[in-house]
Amino acid sequence: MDSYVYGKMLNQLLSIMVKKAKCNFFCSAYENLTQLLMASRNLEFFTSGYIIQVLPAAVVAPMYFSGKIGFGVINQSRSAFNHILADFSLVVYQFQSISAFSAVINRLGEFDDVLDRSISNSPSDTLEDIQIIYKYFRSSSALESNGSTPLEKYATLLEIEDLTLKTPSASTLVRDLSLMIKEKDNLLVIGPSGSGKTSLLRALAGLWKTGTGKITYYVKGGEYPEQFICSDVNAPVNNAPDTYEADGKSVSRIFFLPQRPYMVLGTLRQQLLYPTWTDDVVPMSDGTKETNELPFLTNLPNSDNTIDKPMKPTTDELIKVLEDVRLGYLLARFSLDSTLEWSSVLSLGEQQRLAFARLLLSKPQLALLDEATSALDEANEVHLYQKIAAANMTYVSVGHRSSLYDYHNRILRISTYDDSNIEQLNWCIGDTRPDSCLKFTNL
Ligand SMILES: Nc1ncnc2c1ncn2[C@@H]1O[C@H](COP(=O)(O)OP(=O)(O)OP(=O)(O)O)[C@@H](O)[C@H]1O
Repeated sequence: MDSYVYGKMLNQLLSIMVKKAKCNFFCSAYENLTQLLMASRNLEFFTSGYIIQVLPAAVVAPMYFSGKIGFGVINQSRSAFNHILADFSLVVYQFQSISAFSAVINRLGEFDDVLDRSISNSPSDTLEDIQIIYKYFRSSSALESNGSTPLEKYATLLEIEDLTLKTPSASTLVRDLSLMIKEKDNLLVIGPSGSGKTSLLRALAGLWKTGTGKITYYVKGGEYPEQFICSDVNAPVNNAPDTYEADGKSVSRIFFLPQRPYMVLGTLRQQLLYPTWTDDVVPMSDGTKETNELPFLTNLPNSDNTIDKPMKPTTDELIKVLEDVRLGYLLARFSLDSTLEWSSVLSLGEQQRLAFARLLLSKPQLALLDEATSALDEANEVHLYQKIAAANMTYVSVGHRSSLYDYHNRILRISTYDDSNIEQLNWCIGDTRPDSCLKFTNL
């Protein structure tokens, strides 16, 4: 058999395998084998190779001596047959790994189909996106005669203008929300389950785009003015003092804590440093150092952005922060460099406390806390809120417990949106007295 025919046959074999891998190759194994045999039927050398292989020498020899078949053909056919036999055997011997491969391809194919469908059918195509803008400011240093900062001097951190939140299927969750958050202005978002509290926080974190309106973050740059005025800063917006447009890269000063924190694969130290210092050198157990132990994390936005990162905490600071969130006892069981499956080893409450440790280390300007203490008892919850208040952080929380009122100075009450009453706003901002906004409809 010449190499052209053999190559063609292998091509056919491969294309059948790849084609079938997508639609569950091994469920139609019989069909594949039939196709392969059909493909090989026309190849006389394969057939003759088979004959030569199975026929005894006593039969082949007379064919040779009578001149019906050449010696080279006998050899070629025999070797071609052996090759093809080996290829078939490969399928048999590698059955397990090929079927695993087929299952993965199948799942990826289905995932791709779902993505294609959702891109082409999504009603959210017709929705505008929520706009997120970042501006740079320098905080005023003017103090009152008693040394305190007057309330009106607190800088604005966040401004929400006419925000209408919608689900991807275009149902309204919150309509025309406008509010402003200044430094030390801690807002508690409350409302019935499913009213859109988490979605609002996701929108603030830039994770939820469906809807309309504008969210403006004012990024403080007073401490590092010369670094802020770099490629991250485009141009002064207007003549308003100290206000500049900045792009999203400068904004790791806003920290989002979800209800279930993400536990990275790695050491306890890496858990604490995530996500602010993900590109760090990782000490190995043998004392050597290796970079990029978590290569997938180094691609996160901001991971290369050293402009607004606080200094990397020392080991002593990591130990102290663990004690601050009442996780010091972990160090009796593990070292900072123990690598474990942390999401299974730690309870959800411990994971939430660890997430607060990350928050305390990262020292953001604004923290968005989405039921971030839901798995904790009240005493621990109070303790953590005291810690972040003492760290001068401003925060927006979603939570259900009335004990949280004490650690916020305003509430945003959201009710379930009523489609039949589109004129009615479904939110109200009030102070933290329990009866605040209670006259609000639907609540
Ligand atoms: N990705 C999504 N696609 C479609 N609908 C969604 C999506 N995420 C949330 N929703 C819907 O949006 C609504 C608001 O959800 P959200 O999680 O914001 O509510 P919530 O007020 O935080 O509720 P809870 O207090 O129970 O946590 C719910 O009806 C939910 O089913």
